[in-house]
Amino acid sequence: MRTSRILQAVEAHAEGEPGRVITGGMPLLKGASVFEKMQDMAANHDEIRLMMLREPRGNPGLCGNVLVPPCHPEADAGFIIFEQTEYPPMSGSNTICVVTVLLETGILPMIEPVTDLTLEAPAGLIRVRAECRDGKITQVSFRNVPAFAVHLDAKVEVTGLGTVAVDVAWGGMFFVLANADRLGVDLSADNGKDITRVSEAIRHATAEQLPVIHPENPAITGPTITNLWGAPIAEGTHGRGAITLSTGPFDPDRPQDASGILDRSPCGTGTCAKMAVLHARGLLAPGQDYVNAGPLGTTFTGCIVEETKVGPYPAIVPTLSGQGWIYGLSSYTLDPSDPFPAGYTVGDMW
Ligand SMILES: O=C(O)[C@H]1NCC[C@@H]1O
Repeated sequence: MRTSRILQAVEAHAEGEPGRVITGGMPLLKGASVFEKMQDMAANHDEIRLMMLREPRGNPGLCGNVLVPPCHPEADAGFIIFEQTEYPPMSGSNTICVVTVLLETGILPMIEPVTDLTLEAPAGLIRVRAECRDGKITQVSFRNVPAFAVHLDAKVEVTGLGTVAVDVAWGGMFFVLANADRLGVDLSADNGKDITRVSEAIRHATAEQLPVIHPENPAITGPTITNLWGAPIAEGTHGRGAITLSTGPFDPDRPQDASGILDRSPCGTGTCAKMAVLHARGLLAPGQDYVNAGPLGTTFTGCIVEETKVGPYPAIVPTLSGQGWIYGLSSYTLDPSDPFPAGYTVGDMW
């Protein structure tokens, strides 16, 4: 067999959202922090992201992670997150996948009943507590980076929808959030195509009309992802969300062709952004659990553990809990004569 690259990966999902974790075969990434290593991967090795996420090795719903040596002295491991159109500084489902892989495959020691560890994500240090029994993690909880709302009830003009009221908030990624009921969008998973089309139009309009920059890191801009939220329907939950990740560029002249994909989980950073918005409106207090359901009915539980400030914005420090499962061990190769070293996309499913 001829191959110019061999990447080892552990396939995992968190509450339904897949997060492939690359455990071996990566080139050395340079940088004095995991954020800088992420920038090095984006600038010099982006073909690995494309090769992993696109066909024939990937699919529109897939996210990925690379394990890297941490730079911060307090961190046990570092990880870079990569998605279809961006390298998010932080991600809830991907953090849970990474922790599950690190402990359940023995890369880091699992201590039962509780393993505490610290990860260095591009967004900063993430303190993690994993509840473990008989070699299996039964719950991952982590303290996220501070979340904050930048715009509440701002108006954007969206092609085909008219004036839409949106919130823009950071939960580890920059989200535009909108009330699905007010838009007349049914949040059930069967309506996924409509949800992603509407979400992509709102995201594109908001990024143009209300661009945001993280006050502590001007390299982080947005919004890049959409959270259409609705009232809870399942007992024991406090809200539900359908989060749309972009899978390609948005053409404002052809909004009907918008390509996006639903997060299969309730989205960890999206849950934290929603909690920041609720807190800013006086609707969620520290110590109160916020159980958020996603399109498969699975949940993430958030809780505000601290109030703080980020730049000029009042902010919250949220914890987030959920569970992950490993479903495969893979090796990916690249024949040097393969005409698609960075994979491909085809308009029927992308
Ligand atoms: O849980 C999250 O935060 C994420 N899931 C996929 C998109 C986001 O990174």
